[in-house]
This record gives sequence, structure tokens and C-alpha cells, in this order.
Amino acid sequence: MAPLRQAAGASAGPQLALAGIRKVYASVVANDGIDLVVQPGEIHAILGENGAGKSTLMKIIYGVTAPTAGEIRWRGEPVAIQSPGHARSLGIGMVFQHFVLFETLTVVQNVALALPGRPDLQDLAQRIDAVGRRYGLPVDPRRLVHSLSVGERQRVEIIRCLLQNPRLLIMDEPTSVLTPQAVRKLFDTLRQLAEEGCSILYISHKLDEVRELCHNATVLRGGRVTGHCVPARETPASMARMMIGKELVPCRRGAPAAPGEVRLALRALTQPAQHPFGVALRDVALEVRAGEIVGIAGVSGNGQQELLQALSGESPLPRAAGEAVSLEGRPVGHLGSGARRARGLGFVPEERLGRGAVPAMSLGDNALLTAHRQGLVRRGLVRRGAVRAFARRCIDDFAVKCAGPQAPADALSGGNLQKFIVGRELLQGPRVLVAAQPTWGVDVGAAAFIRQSLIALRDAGAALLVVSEELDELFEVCDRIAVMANGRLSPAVPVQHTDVETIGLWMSGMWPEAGTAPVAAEEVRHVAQA
Ligand SMILES: Nc1ncnc2c1ncn2[C@@H]1O[C@H](COP(=O)(O)OP(=O)(O)OP(=O)(O)O)[C@@H](O)[C@H]1O
Repeated sequence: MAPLRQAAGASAGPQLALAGIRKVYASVVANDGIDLVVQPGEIHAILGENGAGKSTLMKIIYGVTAPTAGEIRWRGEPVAIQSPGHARSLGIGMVFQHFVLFETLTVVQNVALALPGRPDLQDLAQRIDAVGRRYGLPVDPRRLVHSLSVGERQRVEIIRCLLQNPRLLIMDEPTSVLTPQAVRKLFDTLRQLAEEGCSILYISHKLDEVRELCHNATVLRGGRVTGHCVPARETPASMARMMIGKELVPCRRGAPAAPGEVRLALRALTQPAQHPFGVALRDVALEVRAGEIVGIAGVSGNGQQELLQALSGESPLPRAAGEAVSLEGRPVGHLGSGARRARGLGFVPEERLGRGAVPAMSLGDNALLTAHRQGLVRRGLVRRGAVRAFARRCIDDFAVKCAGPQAPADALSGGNLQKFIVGRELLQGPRVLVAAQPTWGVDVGAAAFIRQSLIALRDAGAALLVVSEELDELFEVCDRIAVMANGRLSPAVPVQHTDVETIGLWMSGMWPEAGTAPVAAEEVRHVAQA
């Protein structure tokens, strides 16, 4: 662990001071009298369960939304931040969880769009190079964004902020899409920035990372500040306790039941890239049996999205050949998503707003979209009472914080909507469940609960395929793990025969071919270095 450093320039007076910040949405008090002080050079974590009010507070600081009451002091002066442009002019930058870059433009064109006036592109490219070198964020300004990895795209976002010389950088869940190596690099950059006096507000559910990086932390619960701590003096478990107000129950995975019959099979699934930036699937083969959870690891952008589309049948583009995907021995590759769901497939997509749920529709109507076979429709008529009751069960069983089944999906915090979508699929008792990033953006308590629910579904005899970028999560819930790299899928190996390091190395596409003995991490590294 990196040694705890004192925030640089802590004596210069606060960079940011919030007093009594309150934000009321129609039916929810999202922030309720929040006080927060951030010193120059301080890396300050904001911790809290899903729906605690973290994003709302950051949106207020970045001028996206106005507080209902309270005072913001920026470098000692009271200020009303009117817009993100105003925030940037003050020296406040924000890197959003979902990057906002134009894929068909180059790096330098993207950066130019965020700067005032019409900067000279050649001069700007040199400045990008210079900032990249200074902070260890190498990226070629002439490259098109679509050709960059997620880690490189994040570098572009950070460079874009740095070119505006921020005094405060807000980072919302910055590591959720990064490889462990990219996380190390990001932390080096953030520490360097802090040493130069830039303050950083850091939102994350990954408590071990918070412990390693952040000088101080403020804990929110129910829109209020409920605690402060120095993360280096805490454990992830003690911080989780502060966040959720009780002891975190670790996930328990008993011995797997002997797996039963093959429920989901992929056979020689090959398909060309479906758009210029897509990935071709090459000879993908996999079997998932009743009573087991198979995980698919890999860095995003290696064909996972294409694989998920081939599995769900959602893609409007030509589908796979029928026999390439089969459910319980019957070919379904040619069928659409409705027909597959009718055969017992449940699906939790990666993208919750837009794919997992229709933003403007109520939770009840969103439940109806995939669960209508659960007695919610009779003789072609929607049974409104049954719809409400089903949505209510999802809300209660999965502790979704919301105003009720009538709440629109886009009024929920990210983590709460994720819990609702997972609940909706699990409560249908699917025979096969395909789940992509099931705990993405979900707080530690809810993530443990979701993982336990996946294991319970396995123990009830379902076959589960979990696609996740979080290796720890895959090792916690899965019986076997495969790796996706460049459109190919490795053999699925039992978790007890592999480790995080080996799977991490397989992500570069180097794994032993089927039929040969599993290769240890040491050997793969040796080959990779040769
Ligand atoms: N536009 C909105 N309209 C109505 N309610 C909202 C809106 N945005 C947020 N809320 C509510 O405000 C509360 C706080 O949400 P916020 O997104 O700030 O939480 P969070 O701590 O960032 O959660 P997460 O970790 O899940 O992202 C939640 O109850 C949420 O439902």
C-alpha cells in the first residue's frame, strides 16, 4: 500500500467549502444539509450506499444542477455555480463515469471541442503531448477515439480536464472500466496532481482502492453526512460498516452441486464484426450446465458485447446460425429475444438505462417488459394490480430505494436501478441466466447481496453465465472461468485450478489450447516476455 501522504498545501485555506447543501427532487431529499471541506492537494473520497446522494452532490459542485439551499465557497468566496462551463472557468473539472467523447473524431478534435474559442489544432496537439508526458498519460493526439482502449479514452478525458488547469478534479467511479495496470497508472497521476496542489473528489465503491489512494473520506447515508474517516487507518470492512450502518455479510459459496445437463451451449459461433468499430467473434464454444456459474473475464471491447448480443438475440442485425446457440439442446441462434425468453432465458444487460430499462417508463412498466409471462397479462390485457405487485416484490426483495412501482426508471440512482433489473430477472426463476456486469456501480452491501442471489439461483438448479470485468467478483461467484480476448474465448477452467494472475495474463489472448494442461501464470509470463 502507498504510504499516506498529507494533503499538499493544507494550510492555504480550503479550496472548496460546502455548508448546509440541500437538494430536493419531487419526492426525494437527495442531499440534506451537507457540509464538506476540501483542502488544496487533498484526495477526498465520498463514500455511500447507492442512492446516498453522492452523484447529486457532485452535480451541484460541477454546476449541472442547482442546490435547493446551502452555500458553496470556492477558494474562500461564496459562489453560485451556474453551469459546467462556469465550473470549468473557476477551475473545477469532472471526469464522468461514462466518457463523453466523439468516437469518429481524433483525440485533438475532441479536446478542442471542450476548450473555449477555436484553438489551433497543431498547437493543441503539442500541448496534449506535453501534458501527457508530464503526467504519464501517453496518447497520440492524431488517433481516432474509436481505436483507443477504454484506459486510453479515460486518459483523453483527464488530459482534457488538465488542459484547463483544474484546481479541483471530480472523478466519479473512475476505475470501473480499467485493468489493474491502468488503475495503478491512474493513481500515480492523481497523486502527482495532488502533490501539485490540485484537490480531488473521488467517488468509488471499491474500498480497497479508496484506502490506498485517499487522504480523507466523508460518508453519506440518506443524503446526510454520517461520518468521516482517514481511509488508511480503516479496513474495507470498517468503511463498509460506516456506509451501510451494519456489518457486511460476506458472500458464501458452498461446494457446487454436481453440474447437471447442458442448458446453454455455444458451438463454433463465428460472426463478422457488425460495424466498423465492432469485434468479429471467432469460433466461440462454451457449455454451461444446470447448477453451475461460468464466468467470462476480459477487458471490455474484446467481443463481450457481440457475444452478449448473440446470446440474447436482441441484435436487429442478422442473427447467428440456429445451432450456434442452443438452449436445453434446442437451437435458438436464429430466434429473437422474446422467443428465447419464452424458453427460459433471463438476461441482465450491461447498460441499465436504455437496454435494461426504458428511462421514462415506471418501474412497473419496466417489469412488464420482460416479466409479462409471470401472470402479468391475461387474455391480452395487462393486469395492473399484478404488475404493481411484481414490481413491489423486486423493490422489497432487492432493497431498491425508490418512491415505489410508479417511480420512473431514470429517477433512481444508478445502483438502485441495477438492483431492480437484477431482481426483475431473478424473480422470474430463469432456467438460464446471462448477466453482464451484474454489480456494476452497486454498493458493497448490495453487491454482496446480488452475488449471493446469483449463487442461490445456481443452487436452485439454474445455469448462469456471468460476464464481468471484475476478476474478484468472478472468483467469488463462479465455478468455472473463461477469458474473452480479441473475439476468441479461452477454455473455461475450474476456479480452483487457476488464479487471478493467470486469468489476467490470459486476457492478452495467450492461453493453452483446449486439451492441453492449464498453464500457470509464471509460464505464461515467461512466454509473454520472450
Ligand atoms: N433527477 C432525479 N429525479 C428524482 N430523483 C432523483 C433524481 N436524481 C437522483 N434522484 C434521487 O436522489 C437520491 C440520491 O441519488 P444519487 O444519484 O445522488 O445517489 P448516489 O449516492 O450517487 O447513488 P449511486 O451510488 O447508486 O450512483 C436517490 O434516491 C435518487 O433516486
